[in-house]
Amino acid sequence: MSTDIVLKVQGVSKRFGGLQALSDVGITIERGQIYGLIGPNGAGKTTFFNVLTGLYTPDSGSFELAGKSYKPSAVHQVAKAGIARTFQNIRLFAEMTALENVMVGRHVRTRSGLFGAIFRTGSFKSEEAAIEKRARELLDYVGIGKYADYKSRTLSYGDQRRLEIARALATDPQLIALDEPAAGMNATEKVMLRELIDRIRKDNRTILLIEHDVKLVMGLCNRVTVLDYGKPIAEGTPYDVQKNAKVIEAYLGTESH
Ligand SMILES: Nc1ncnc2c1ncn2[C@@H]1O[C@H](COP(=O)(O)OP(=O)(O)OP(=O)(O)O)[C@@H](O)[C@H]1O
Repeated sequence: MSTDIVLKVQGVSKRFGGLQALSDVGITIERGQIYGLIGPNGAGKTTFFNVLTGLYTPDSGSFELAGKSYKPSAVHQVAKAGIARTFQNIRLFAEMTALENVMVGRHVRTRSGLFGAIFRTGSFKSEEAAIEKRARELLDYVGIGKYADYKSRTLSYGDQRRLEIARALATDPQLIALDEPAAGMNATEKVMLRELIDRIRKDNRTILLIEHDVKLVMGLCNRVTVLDYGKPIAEGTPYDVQKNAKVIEAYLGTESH
């Protein structure tokens, strides 16, 4: 039986002027895994996410999602291909309700799409009811159903992060990429986040996680890649990686960890 590989990325390099932000980075993620991308500040984690999701054009690299090659050249194409992401700095539509934010995510998968949404075509209206129902289910799923009609800016920080996750799930992605989901959360919020990510995985989703909270990464991830100065220095189970001499040196060598 062949393994079900959701994401296979090979040989990604990206240079900003004189800085080699990524050098020959590759990862392979199997369906149902939580895959961690870790490393000290400035290691290239966010750059890798940005390349993967079409925000930055890589200098080199090959990309396969669920067996099909894709070109991460535009954000909406990547979303359509099946990767949904959240951001380190929350990016919600502040003046829209929680429900509307999730519904926007869902429109990636509808037939009438954005055109229909603007001109309120017939097919748009019938789709709309189904989308709203699904969006409400997703808000319940991430635990913020009672805030459906609140403007997203009025939600607590932790709840806004959950909302971002609901919006990502709304696109029915092959892969969900979470960029530091625990950033700025208190201990209780982190426990709840951990439960949520675990639940998403149990529902047979595949997750790529960048996270500074090493405890969260070690507790959740099946496999981990460690980047340092844009290069992969270790790959394996969290248990193996944390014993790796290069990893220990990379972390001890930076003030911030
Ligand atoms: N748009 C850009 N232009 C120029 N340099 C950039 C750009 N984006 C990132 N860099 C540089 O690339 C390197 C990698 O940064 P990146 O943000 O990917 O690291 P990171 O591992 O995500 O760090 P952190 O944990 O602090 O978020 C850094 O030296 C950063 O200054």
